[in-house]
Amino acid sequence: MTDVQRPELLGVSGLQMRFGGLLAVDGVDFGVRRNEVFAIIGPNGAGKTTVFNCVGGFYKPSSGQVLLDGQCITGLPSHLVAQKGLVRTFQNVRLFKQLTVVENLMVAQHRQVKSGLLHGLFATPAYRRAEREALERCAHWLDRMGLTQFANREAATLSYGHQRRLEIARCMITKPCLLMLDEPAAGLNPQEKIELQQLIDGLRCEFGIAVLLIEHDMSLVMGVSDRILVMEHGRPIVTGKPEAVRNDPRVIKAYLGED
Ligand SMILES: Nc1ncnc2c1ncn2[C@@H]1O[C@H](COP(=O)(O)OP(=O)(O)OP(=O)(O)O)[C@@H](O)[C@H]1O
Repeated sequence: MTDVQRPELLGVSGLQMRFGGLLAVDGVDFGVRRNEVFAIIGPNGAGKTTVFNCVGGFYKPSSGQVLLDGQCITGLPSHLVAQKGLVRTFQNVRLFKQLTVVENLMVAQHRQVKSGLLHGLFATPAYRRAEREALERCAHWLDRMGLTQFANREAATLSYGHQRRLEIARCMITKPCLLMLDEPAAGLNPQEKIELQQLIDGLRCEFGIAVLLIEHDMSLVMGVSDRILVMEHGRPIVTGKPEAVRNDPRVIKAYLGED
């Protein structure tokens, strides 16, 4: 299937976000196709995180529309957006730091383990089955992410790279259709960045998910993305394939030229 034939999963049009007198995002349009890795790049303050927050239900956009699989999700709160299969990680890792690794993954599945209070109190067979299945999913994701040896460690005691992997596992265990990663390479060493690129590629191939990525690490962005949107001062300046974006004079001037 060619890129153009691949159906669009996420559609963002005319997105605008105003904070008082500041127009942080102005007229942003883009679409993310199924099974695509789509990156948003741009200098600091370009509006990338604000776009993420509008798409993920953390901000209500001042205007514009966000469609997920053809359904309007504009302004829906983040927990409802997540229920529809759009989940995210954060620039600064957000985990339940005092809980163990496996407990973090169990908490993420609270919607899947919904046998009710009475079932839980009396540990009915239905509840025990649901809990066993949830633990099996934990085991699967711990293994997939190379975290099995840390299963019973407090999340706070993991290295930064492992915390980032746990955050991605916590998203993936909910079976999303679209995974949003906010600067996933921040704080990682060169080897961890290579592994992150392999992980993103692998998740897309194995689970058919789409990935929307904000990232400053150009080597990761260029290596993993199918298409890239470049923003500057809240506005989109170019959307295209990595090689086209890399050589676009407007991008070099706005962003790459800074390095
Ligand atoms: N909650 C907020 N209230 C007021 N202004 C905000 C808020 N969030 C972001 N901004 C402003 O909006 C603009 C865009 O910020 P944003 O964080 O989206 O940029 P960014 O491209 O993600 O930057 P970075 O790469 O540094 O993370 C900035 O001028 C920022 O100060």
